[in-house]
Amino acid sequence: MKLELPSPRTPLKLGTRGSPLALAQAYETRDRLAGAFDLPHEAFQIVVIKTTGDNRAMIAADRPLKEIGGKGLFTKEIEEALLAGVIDVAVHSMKDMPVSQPNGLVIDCYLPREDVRDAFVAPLVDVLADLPAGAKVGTSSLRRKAQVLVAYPHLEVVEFRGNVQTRLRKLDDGVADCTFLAMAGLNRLDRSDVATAAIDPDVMLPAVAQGAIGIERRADDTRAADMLAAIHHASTGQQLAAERAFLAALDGSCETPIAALAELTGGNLRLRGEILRPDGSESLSDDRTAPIEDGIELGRAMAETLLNEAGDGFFDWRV
Ligand SMILES: NCc1[nH]cc(CCC(=O)O)c1CC(=O)O
Repeated sequence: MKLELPSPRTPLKLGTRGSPLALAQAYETRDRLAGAFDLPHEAFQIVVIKTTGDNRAMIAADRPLKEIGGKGLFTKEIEEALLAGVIDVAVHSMKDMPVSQPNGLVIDCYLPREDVRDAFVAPLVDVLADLPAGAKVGTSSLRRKAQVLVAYPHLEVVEFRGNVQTRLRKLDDGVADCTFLAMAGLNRLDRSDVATAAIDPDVMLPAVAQGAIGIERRADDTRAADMLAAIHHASTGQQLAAERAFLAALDGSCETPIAALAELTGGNLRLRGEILRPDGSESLSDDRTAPIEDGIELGRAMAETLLNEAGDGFFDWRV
């Protein structure tokens, strides 16, 4: 059966949030699709969708994100538009995606993964170890907060949100002495210059799916399925399968400090995983390798081992 390609008169509609990073990701997706099918850019339409997470009033001040809605905060309205046929595909930072999709939607297309590391951003020091007691670390990521406090309990972590530009301004204003940003986001915005250093995953294990873009579609949309298959990056998919299986088995949401990174080495998949107490008083981690095709099982097994080690109440709030 011949694939009916989009055209300027019947464009493929790509849904995205409107932040500069989200738009960069949507443009990258459009460019890859246009290149794969030799189509003009006009055969694609980028549709910006406002999500609860983009609502300034909801997100204002220092209200913790977990109070507002947790995972799905940046995806619910986009998935509704996809189900309603307002858009044909949705471009997502996989780091922000819940581990399963609503009925009728699937994600089976990933773009080649960007740098997975976190960036350390500090105007006055080179490394975290150089910050004096009481220095302020600005982050709203529970994972980064717990990881910092495990290693540097003498530092203070303060709530720090907003897009890259906002956070850099807050650093300038002295709201915090340093912050962390995903290298992937900085690279996609062409702002890697703001990184003081990229942190080795052995020092700070990144979030599940960090640096990966996934493209969601309606399960029964064969045109979207065929088009996305042409740009799918298989090894990124294999990494994410293992990391997301680990997260799913931990029942992870953005309210739990969890980190994981899968890497392919030869025919094998190496998975590193970490869970932390939210107050940063304890961290448990694991590092195992298995054949690539067993990645999902590896993720699940690692989660089970860590949960057994952790015991009840490990993720309970004590802060
Ligand atoms: N939670 C927000 C978010 N979601 C994805 C990225 C960065 C890009 C990526 O990891 O793919 C960021 C910002 C950040 O953590 O600095």
